[in-house]
Amino acid sequence: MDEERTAEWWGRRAWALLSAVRARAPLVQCITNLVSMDIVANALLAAGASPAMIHCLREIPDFTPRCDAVCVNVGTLSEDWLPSMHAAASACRPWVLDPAAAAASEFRMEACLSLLALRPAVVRGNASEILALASRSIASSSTFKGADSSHDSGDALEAAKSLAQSTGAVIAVSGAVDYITDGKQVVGASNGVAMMQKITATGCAVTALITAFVAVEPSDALVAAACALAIFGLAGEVGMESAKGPASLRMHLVDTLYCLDEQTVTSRVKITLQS
Ligand SMILES: Nc1ncnc2c1ncn2[C@@H]1O[C@H](COP(=O)(O)OP(=O)(O)O)[C@@H](O)[C@H]1O
Ligand SMILES: Cc1ncsc1CCOP(=O)(O)O
Ligand SMILES: [Mg+2]
Repeated sequence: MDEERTAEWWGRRAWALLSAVRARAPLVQCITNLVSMDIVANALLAAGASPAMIHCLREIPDFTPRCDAVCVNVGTLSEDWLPSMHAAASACRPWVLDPAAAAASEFRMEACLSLLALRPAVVRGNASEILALASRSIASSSTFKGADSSHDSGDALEAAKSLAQSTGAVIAVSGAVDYITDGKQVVGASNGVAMMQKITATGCAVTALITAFVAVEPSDALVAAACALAIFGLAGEVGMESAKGPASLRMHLVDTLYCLDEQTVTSRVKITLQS
């Protein structure tokens, strides 16, 4: 790194990338799960991107090459959708993988591993998902909770580093602290509130936001992913100041993503280089 990456530097980068998303409105194709479609599209719109939930295999040759980036999420995987995911991931656009509930079945694990081989720029999962992917096994935990994590993000840090080294992708593990690594550097983003875990598909939404940030910063996926996670967490923190529970937090989080200003971002983003 040529430049010292202070807390102020990260705050300025996060603001610059959010501003670039707002200015350029990247077109983000989302092949995402049925639970997440609404919050993913609304989070992308609120951040300034253009979401398109298009997953028909026959449309991908025409549509995907015109996108700025692609988000693939296996949360409600079916045999019908997997070829579309492979085709979109192979369309020479920067793309991001969300291995939702990776350890749910052998079929899903195999699907995730086949997608990993198509070189995503970033993989964002919770700790249990990253541990499962790194072990290439569905048997990594006795406390399996499907799409939810049964581990803390720190538990998956070593797994994330080795997965980054073996795949060439930036790996982001979300949780109380989000860890982002390219296998050498590790960055921590500690914005967010625990209540975000009580809203379904916040993980999916932050994966989509990472995709929008990668669309405007394709040459530095580590910085793009860290800034997107911090901005999303900050939207949760500010949203929580007006929320009464998960449903109103969902609304306030989306409103805050739309309203975030330079002063709030540069003073409140919490990203640090861990190693
Ligand atoms: N305990 C926590 N404190 C603060 N933020 C959290 C916490 N747990 C999750 N988050 C945030 O919630 C979002 C979704 O993360 P997570 O719940 O880990 O994903 P998933 O929904 O895929 O399990 C991320 O932005 C993450 O930073
Ligand atoms: C509940 C559920 N079931 C299958 S996908 C899904 C949504 C998971 O979303 P997230 O990983 O963001 O919590
Ligand atoms: Mg998830």
